[in-house]
Amino acid sequence: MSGAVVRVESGLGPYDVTIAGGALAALPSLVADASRVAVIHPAPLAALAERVAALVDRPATLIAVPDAEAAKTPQVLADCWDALAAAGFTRNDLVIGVGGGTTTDLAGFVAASWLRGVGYVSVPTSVLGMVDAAVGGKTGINLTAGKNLVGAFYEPRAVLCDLDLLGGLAPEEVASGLAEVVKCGFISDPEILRLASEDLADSRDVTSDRFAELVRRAIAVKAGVVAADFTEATSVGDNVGREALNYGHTLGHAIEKHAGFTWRHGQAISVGMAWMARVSRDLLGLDDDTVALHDELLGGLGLPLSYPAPFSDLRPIMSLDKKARGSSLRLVGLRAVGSVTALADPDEDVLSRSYAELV
Ligand SMILES: NC(=O)c1ccc[n+]([C@@H]2O[C@H](COP(=O)([O-])OP(=O)(O)OC[C@H]3O[C@@H](n4cnc5c(N)ncnc54)[C@H](O)[C@@H]3O)[C@@H](O)[C@H]2O)c1
Ligand SMILES: O=C(O)C(=O)C[C@@H](O)[C@H](O)[C@H](O)COP(=O)(O)O
Ligand SMILES: [Zn+2]
Repeated sequence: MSGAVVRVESGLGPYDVTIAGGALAALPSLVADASRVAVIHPAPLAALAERVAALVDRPATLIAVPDAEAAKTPQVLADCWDALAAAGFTRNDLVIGVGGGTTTDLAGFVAASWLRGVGYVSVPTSVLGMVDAAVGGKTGINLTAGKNLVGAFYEPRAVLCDLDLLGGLAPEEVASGLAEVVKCGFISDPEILRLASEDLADSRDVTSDRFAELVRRAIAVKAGVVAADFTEATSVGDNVGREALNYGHTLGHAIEKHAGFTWRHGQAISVGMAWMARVSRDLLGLDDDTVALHDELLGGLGLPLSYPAPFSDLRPIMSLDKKARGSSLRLVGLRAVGSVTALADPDEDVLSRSYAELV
């Protein structure tokens, strides 16, 4: 198994994110101290969950949850707790989350909340899960009122990104994950933007070296940001801290809620980034070339640049964003590639005009 390891130095203690074909083989050594495990997985990945259970060679409770955003609900969370209770899960047992970002968000929160915290290993199986959701310790669920409104900062003891698992992933899911990779490029790592621009098709090929390098670089960006501000505590005034990772998400999350959680996360934040680029141009002096690069990269990767609803439908939803303070909206804006700042109480005309520009 050749590949890369990114160490995350934050929160509860350092842990490694392994990125390699065959990374799953490391799982038994990571659960060696657990009496038993629970494998939380979406129904379509039942065969993989059984493979994981066989690999760990100890009593395993398989917990199948609904696919995609339908997993991130209070009811499914309670169902998982019931399954752990029925299995008599104790403090030396361990939860393994196997699936896309929705599953790892849920499974991480199950691990964080059961007995106030049991061991957790994350096995993300989507591009988005690998480059973002499984790394950095944000876990949680949605409410009808909005995205990720309940959750905890809780870290895994390890993250295994087995690139061999991505072979059956739909192309739209690959593109969705790449939206977060492109985000990392704009907020921190211009080399990501160069690599992706150089060959968009190769960037979407999950077997290519370029793809593996994009994944590694995005994880490294995330690891660096969360090491400096694990709980988003330094996000005050213009200082964004961890909120940098939320670039494009204020509008993106509003779109997800407006669409009844039927839009993919990466698609929604793609529109959110295209919009924020324009807002940043008008309010922070972001140059036209960087705005155009948003459209070229995101559009070129097959991601949407607009959403079919008026801004007036989305604006009230945006006020529920976690970055808001009281009645003030706070956006994450870009002065230039790698230079991120908070935008408090932005000019409302600019927000709606920028949205109207999206086609
Ligand atoms: N915690 C965080 O920091 C963080 C970061 C980014 C996104 N997120 C959350 O992650 C979620 C999105 O994650 P996602 O895009 O992975 O969505 P997802 O979990 O819904 O997975 C997308 C689809 O791909 C399928 N799938 C997953 N792995 C597969 C595989 N190996 N082969 C075939 N099909 C596979 C899933 O079953 C699902 O249908 C959102 O809820 C978002 O809010 C969290
Ligand atoms: O890890 C973070 O911090 C992020 O903001 C990463 C985002 O890509 C991710 O979508 C996250 O779930 C958003 O968190 P939220 O706090 O805005 O709900
Ligand atoms: Zn995101």
